[in-house]
Amino acid sequence: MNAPDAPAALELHGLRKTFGDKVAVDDVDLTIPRGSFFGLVGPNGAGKTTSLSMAVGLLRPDRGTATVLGHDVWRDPVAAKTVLGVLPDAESLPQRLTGAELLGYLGLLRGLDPAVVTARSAELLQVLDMQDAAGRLVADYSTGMRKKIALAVALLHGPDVLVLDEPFEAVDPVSASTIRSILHGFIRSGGTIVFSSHVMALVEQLCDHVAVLANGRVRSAGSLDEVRGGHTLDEAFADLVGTSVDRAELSWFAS
Ligand SMILES: Nc1ncnc2c1ncn2[C@@H]1O[C@H](COP(=O)(O)OP(=O)(O)OP(=O)(O)O)[C@@H](O)[C@H]1O
Repeated sequence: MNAPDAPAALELHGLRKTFGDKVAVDDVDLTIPRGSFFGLVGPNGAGKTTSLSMAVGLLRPDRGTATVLGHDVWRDPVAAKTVLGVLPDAESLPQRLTGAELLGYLGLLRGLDPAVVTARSAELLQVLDMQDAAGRLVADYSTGMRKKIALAVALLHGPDVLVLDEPFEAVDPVSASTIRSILHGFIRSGGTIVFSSHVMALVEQLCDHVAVLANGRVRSAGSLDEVRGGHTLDEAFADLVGTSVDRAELSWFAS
């Protein structure tokens, strides 16, 4: 699929991050091939968000490197960020702008032609079924609406690589289906997607590559079939992470 010497879509090498005594990400190496739909899974606190934040240049690692299509995100941030589309944390979006204003402002900040910004914003708002909310303040959006406008922000400049931390969290089933279609279209057009999720069925349905992270380390990574090893992703996940999923009981329920 990829030319042998073409850089990977995303290459993480020896990434490490500590917060005080806590090692959040511990020597993470990951190669995300071009054109892949890559799922990142792991228990709560595994280090997914921290890894993805370092991968896109939002959080400086203690050590290690991250390159996007061959551009180092710290040494060559403008080139890296031009080809990257990142789902912003919905809470960090400017709250006192309307959805339409937000897209207009960020599009111009990206250096896009105003006519292109207008056309793309209108199309994104329409496809994401947000036309009625376009004139309302982001502060008044529901959690799912913020997630959708954040996705529009990630897509607006036409990136080559999308990095999405839990893009389906809090969105309704119809919107989730719309987002799946948009992401499939992005892959068909030659783009690469890496996204984190806790929903194994979704990852199995969408992804061709997966990595399982636990305690800040990569437990397994490769094609979906390699990681599953003949089981469901749920089973492989429980095996790799070493947790029992069906034994949680509260003592006072029995009395
Ligand atoms: N800013 C921070 N300060 C202190 N500790 C942090 C900070 N950010 C993350 N951590 C810790 O680092 C570890 C990894 O957190 P991270 O958010 O990357 O996990 P995650 O896999 O995304 O979890 P979840 O699935 O619950 O979203 C956790 O133990 C978390 O408490």
